Amino acid sequence: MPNISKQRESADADVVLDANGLEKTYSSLLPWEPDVAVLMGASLELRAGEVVGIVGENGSGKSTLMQCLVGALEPDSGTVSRPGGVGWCPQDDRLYDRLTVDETFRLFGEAHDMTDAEIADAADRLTDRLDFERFRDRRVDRLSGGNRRKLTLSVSLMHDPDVLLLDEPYTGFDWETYLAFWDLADDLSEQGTAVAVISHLVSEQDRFDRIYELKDGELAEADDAGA
Ligand SMILES: Nc1ncnc2c1ncn2[C@@H]1O[C@H](COP(=O)(O)OP(=O)(O)OP(=O)(O)O)[C@@H](O)[C@H]1O
Repeated sequence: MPNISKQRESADADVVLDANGLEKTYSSLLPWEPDVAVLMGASLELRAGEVVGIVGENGSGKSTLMQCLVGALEPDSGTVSRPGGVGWCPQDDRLYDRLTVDETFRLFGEAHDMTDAEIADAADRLTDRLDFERFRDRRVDRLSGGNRRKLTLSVSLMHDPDVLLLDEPYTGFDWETYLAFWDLADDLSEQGTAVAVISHLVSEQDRFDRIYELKDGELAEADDAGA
């Protein structure tokens, strides 16, 4: 007979991010505009090695949810536990215009307490993998939108986090880069990294183990993901 409590224990041990009952309302600054209730009890669990999609219409609250998950925004209520290290690729590139690509890797790498050798290795590996090594000396404000996105994605995962939260990661990617992105995500998942991808549009459902839909402030698992 299977040992249910053992199974439960090992499933719990795999959880790298657990969010429960998240609520968030943005208060209106103007008296004639109503408050915006965005999250109304959103819960989700991410386990090691999973590739999970989070979909929802424009304005449904995906970025608000993502910011609560990484800790950039305090929910009004609910809890988020992050037993593992987190990497975050925000929807808007948060880069410094005056730094070059290599300087950006150094800045983020040092913030992650990486050694010089680890930073150099991550920069070599990721610029090669996403095919932007020829821009390593270029300043961020002279990069194309797609290359800025590659850099944002790269610095979000250069420290090998246990869970990677990606907000519309492939906006602006050409088809080759989109495929390179998925190769990378699949490799990370095989190494045990949980990868969550937020998108208003999921065109290839079979790339995901599970898909959550954010609707009316709550998350529900879609039935046919990964089928
Ligand atoms: N700082 C803020 N103050 C007030 N309202 C906000 C704020 N940020 C977001 N909102 C509102 O909250 C709602 C959810 O926004 P959010 O950006 O989380 O949605 P989204 O699903 O990520 O949208 P999109 O797919 O268009 O990126 C929207 O109605 C938005 O206008």
